[in-house]
Amino acid sequence: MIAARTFVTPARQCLRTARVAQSAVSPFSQIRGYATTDDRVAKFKGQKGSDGKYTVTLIEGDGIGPEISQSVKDIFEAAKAPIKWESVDVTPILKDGKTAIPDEAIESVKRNYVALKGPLATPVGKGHVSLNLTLRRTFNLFANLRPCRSIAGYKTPYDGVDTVLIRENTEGEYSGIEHVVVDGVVQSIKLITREASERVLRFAFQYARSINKKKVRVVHKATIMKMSDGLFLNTAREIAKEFPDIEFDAELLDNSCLKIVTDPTPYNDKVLVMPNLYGDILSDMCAGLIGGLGLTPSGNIGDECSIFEAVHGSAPDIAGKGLANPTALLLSSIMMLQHMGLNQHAGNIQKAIFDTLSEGKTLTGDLGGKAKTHEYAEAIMKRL
Ligand SMILES: NC(=O)C1=CN([C@@H]2O[C@H](COP(=O)(O)OP(=O)(O)OC[C@H]3O[C@@H](n4cnc5c(N)ncnc54)[C@H](O)[C@@H]3O)[C@@H](O)[C@H]2O)C=CC1
Ligand SMILES: O=C(O)CCC(=O)C(=O)O
Ligand SMILES: [Mg+2]
Repeated sequence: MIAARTFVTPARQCLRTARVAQSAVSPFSQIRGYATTDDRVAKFKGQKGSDGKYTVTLIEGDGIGPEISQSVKDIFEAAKAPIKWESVDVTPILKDGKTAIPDEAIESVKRNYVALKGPLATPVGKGHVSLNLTLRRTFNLFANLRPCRSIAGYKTPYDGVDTVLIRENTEGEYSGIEHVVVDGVVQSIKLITREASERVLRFAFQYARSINKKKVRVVHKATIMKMSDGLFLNTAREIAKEFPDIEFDAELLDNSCLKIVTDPTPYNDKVLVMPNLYGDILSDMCAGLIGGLGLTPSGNIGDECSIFEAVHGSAPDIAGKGLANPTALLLSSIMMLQHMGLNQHAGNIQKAIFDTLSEGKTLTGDLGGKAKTHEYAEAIMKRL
């Protein structure tokens, strides 16, 4: 069933060959959407301005961020989506000796309850802490929802992928607690709390229920990290009792990786939930199954505010060249509209994106096409 094992040519070449050779296409022409709650929709209804529009904070980001954000803005305008963008600068400031997001940006997200964010680059080794992680911690965005679905018309070596990863988003390996013990010895603390574990696990079960997936699986290494992953896993066992209609089980991370790249389809009936680092890595890996990072959206979900962004980073290797695929950020903006209860607009824009992709005439380079970012965006706009 899976042709991946027979391909020996470079990935892009092989995807192109596969697309031409096989007209039978992947079945999904919709993202695995975001099922919002009535409370959230009511909250956003209260936010509607006298011009009928909702204000959304926009963080354009670094590298390819401004290019792909421009595509979102253009497409939303063409679709007459009732969104007014409030652009904010998140260039970090020092507050009490710590990296912080400027107050104006914080106030904007708090006021609007929602933001769309382009990628933010993090210096390697020295330099400021990750602003992406800082934003997640600042707004307590405890669940990072990363759905990944094969795209109709875009053939990859894997067919019918429909994974949903939920990543604990505020602590774990990314707590940012590191220190030098003595010269040549450093310690990095993986902090796991019952409180943060409970809220992301409860979210995973609720999300599974809302999208009719019957199983939740915890991905862990409690064999090795007996206390930290052990607490996450034991908390999951407790939370599972609140959801008798959802099956619960657990799997070791290394085994999950092997099984997913061998055949991802047995994961289609499950929501996978896991500590921070594992979710970061597995979500890039899953993106690779469906055609790459140019295609996968995500939502950082909190009780008060939420921030939607692509799974990918700032792609410095292609920045400023008009080569970026804006689909991942666009699909994140679709999740954002769904989160706000604006399903009609989400549906219209989503259809135009998926029709453009499945037609296959105007694709960006990462998908084997020749179109520039703006040409691909224009092809979508023509369908609106
Ligand atoms: N949430 C965020 O804002 C994230 C930020 N980053 C930051 O991004 C920077 C670059 O990280 P990398 O490791 O290079 O990862 P990356 O995700 O930026 O790029 C990895 C590869 O995927 C390609 N790619 C990514 N997005 C693409 C798109 N939309 N269209 C076409 N090709 C795309 C890139 O060209 C590159 O070859 C780092 O500073 C990192 O800290 C990384 C991941 C997430
Ligand atoms: O903040 C960063 O530099 C990377 C974050 C990341 O890889 C992610 O959110 O997937
Ligand atoms: Mg990542």
